[in-house]
Amino acid sequence: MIVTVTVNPAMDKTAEIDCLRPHALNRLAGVVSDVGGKGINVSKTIAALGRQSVACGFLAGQTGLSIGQTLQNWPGGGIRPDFLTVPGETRTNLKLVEPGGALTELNEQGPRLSTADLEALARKLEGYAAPGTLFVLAGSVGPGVPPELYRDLTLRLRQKGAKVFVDADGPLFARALEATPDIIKPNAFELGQYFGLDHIPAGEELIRLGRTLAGRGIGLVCISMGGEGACFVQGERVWRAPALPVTPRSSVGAGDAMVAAIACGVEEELPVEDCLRLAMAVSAGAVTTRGTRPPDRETVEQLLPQVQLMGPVC
Ligand SMILES: Nc1ncnc2c1ncn2[C@@H]1O[C@H](COP(=O)(O)OP(=O)(O)OP(=O)(O)O)[C@@H](O)[C@H]1O
Ligand SMILES: O=P(O)(O)OC[C@@]1(O)O[C@H](CO)[C@@H](O)[C@@H]1O
Repeated sequence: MIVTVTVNPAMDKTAEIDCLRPHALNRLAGVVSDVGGKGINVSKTIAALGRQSVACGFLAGQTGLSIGQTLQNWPGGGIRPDFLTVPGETRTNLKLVEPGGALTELNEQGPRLSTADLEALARKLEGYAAPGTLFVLAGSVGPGVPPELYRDLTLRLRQKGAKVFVDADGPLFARALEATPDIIKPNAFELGQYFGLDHIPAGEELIRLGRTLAGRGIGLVCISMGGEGACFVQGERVWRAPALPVTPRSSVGAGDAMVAAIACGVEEELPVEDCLRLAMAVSAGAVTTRGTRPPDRETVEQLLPQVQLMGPVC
């Protein structure tokens, strides 16, 4: 069973804009709204791949209600929403896409959560935790939430035999690594930030950093590099894959699509290289859709044979 956790969901509004001008009036076209937040996007993609997940986290106010209903009635089923309701209003995030794909994201903070809310979530998740459960802890956590949240959840859930996949950034990511999650998916920027670099790592440096994390016991380190592709490290083995040549429409959620594909592959116990190929095809497919919509299975099937997975290098 896959359980996605979105502590800070969002209604994503994606708009097209000719050229973003700061400090000026900008007019938007082609606005689409999608239920989102990283864990929810992972659930959406898992459903698109024909599999099931439970989606947990917090929802608030009218926006939260609308997200909950949308997930409940997700076309084809595939998502079982099990959210806690909290006071306030779930955020709305604005994504501005310029021709050629340049992206500006304006993300709200989201509702404030109490210690009691977080404990209620931990207990709910513990109810699902067992060997065979894979938790995906993804995205920011909102104001007032200690950066130790993912670390503490990882420790509690792994104690019950579950696996944990973390996709986060900043202190939340750094603290989560203290609990040695089973799988992580930083992008290259987040990886550089974690290691205190003043630049975005690439090439041999990126591989060395990935190996450092794998050497600490993280089972699979997936490093995404946007249009440059991805690098994967498992133990001593390293794979690289260039991004597939797709026509980008919105890259928002491409990382979540990659997380979803790997989660599905792990749940299905696919050989690791099949998981990585699926990750490349599904994430490229996500780039071709509007907003944070997942790719359909046909698109993924078409992209899969084009994936060039290089490695493993030991
Ligand atoms: N322009 C692109 N063309 C083809 N594939 C892409 C492109 N951008 C992203 N991808 C695919 O999606 C994967 C994840 O992208 P990216 O590194 O941007 O994730 P991310 O930073 O976690 O994004 P997000 O947080 O919006 O989900 C890449 O490794 C690649 O496989
Ligand atoms: O503010 P966070 O939680 O870091 O990211 C939230 C978010 O940008 O991530 C998803 C894309 O990955 C969007 O659906 C959502 O708006």
